[in-house]
Amino acid sequence: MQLGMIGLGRMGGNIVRRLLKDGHTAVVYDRDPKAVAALVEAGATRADSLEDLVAELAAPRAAWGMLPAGAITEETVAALSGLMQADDTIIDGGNSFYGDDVRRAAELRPKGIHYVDVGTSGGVWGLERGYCMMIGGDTEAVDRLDPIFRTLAPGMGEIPRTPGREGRDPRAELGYIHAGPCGAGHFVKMIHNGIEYGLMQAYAEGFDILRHAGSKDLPEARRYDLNLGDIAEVWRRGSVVSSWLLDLTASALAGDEHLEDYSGFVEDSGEGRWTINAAVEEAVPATVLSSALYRRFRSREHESYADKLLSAMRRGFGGHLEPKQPKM
Ligand SMILES: NC(=O)c1ccc[n+]([C@@H]2O[C@H](COP(=O)([O-])OP(=O)(O)OC[C@H]3O[C@@H](n4cnc5c(N)ncnc54)[C@H](O)[C@@H]3O)[C@@H](O)[C@H]2O)c1
Ligand SMILES: O=C(O)[C@H](O)[C@@H](O)[C@H](O)[C@H](O)COP(=O)(O)O
Repeated sequence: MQLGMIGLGRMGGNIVRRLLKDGHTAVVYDRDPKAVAALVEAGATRADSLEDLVAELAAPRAAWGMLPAGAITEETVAALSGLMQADDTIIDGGNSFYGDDVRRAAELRPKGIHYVDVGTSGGVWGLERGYCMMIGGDTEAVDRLDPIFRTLAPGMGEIPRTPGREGRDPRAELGYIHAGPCGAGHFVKMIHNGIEYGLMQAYAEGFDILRHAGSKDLPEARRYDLNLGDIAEVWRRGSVVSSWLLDLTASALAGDEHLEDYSGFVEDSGEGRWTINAAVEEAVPATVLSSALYRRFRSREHESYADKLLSAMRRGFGGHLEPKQPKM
């Protein structure tokens, strides 16, 4: 099947490569001509503009944006909506806010242009492992794109089948779902990322406690100089907490247990914030996920105003002074 791809970075570039390997064709555009050239070398057709890309695609067209969420995606969808025709499909595979999908789909509907949102997971490993996809949109458009999704998805692989799923939608076992109407795909991906924050935070805190088990503040008989790399490795094998995030943790620790390459400034793309907003709207307690999000904010402050205020109050009520040389 033919697909237009806009945005050929870490995700879009590899998505195109995986499609080409499976016999699909692609017309590619990126504002960076070097990114376009690399994909043309791999077998894709070049486009020098969005107009060019739309002109190269055969009707009914399918154009997938794999762009930074927010203004760039917004402008691209708006430009495509002026270029595409009834029965064409615009796909947003980036990490967009699901409310934006609902609005865009409604704006495109009078023109007869379909809009499909694809929450795409798998990161830079997707070329090899495949992408887990959470899809929102009308059934006609989603079903038409099925050959694309089937190629991009990981497939059954070696994961054992879940007993009791016989007769259910087989797409979930292959690594993609049609979650519901427009926005549902990104909604599910948003919660996936909220969970990702919580899981990551749990591993990070657990390993931090293990790392401090040798602290001089502990009774000598209960101090342990633990090998974190070995612990991560052994937990990968048969333990209850094994996971891909733990695999990545084990790799990082095998490279450098002291993590000297990192400052610990942890960014967030917005997905965690939207997850908490959704929890508030639904009045669902999301204690772990919100605490993981706030921990990311704290990671960016060297000296926190809130912590200073704590010290000021302690000094006020009890005359407690901060240590001259704080232990960190
Ligand atoms: N990296 C990941 O692990 C990952 C995983 C899942 C989803 N996502 C999401 O996928 C989207 C893309 O992520 P990425 O990691 O590939 O980003 P990236 O920064 O690696 O690539 C973005 C590409 O878009 C191009 N671009 C920017 N503005 C453009 C414009 N106006 N017109 C055409 N091209 C333009 C850039 O030149 C770049 O090649 C984001 O929404 C991201 O949140 C990323
Ligand atoms: O499922 C995935 O492949 C990841 O979740 C992916 O979407 C990406 O790495 C996020 O963009 C990082 O999100 P934060 O910047 O919010 O940590």
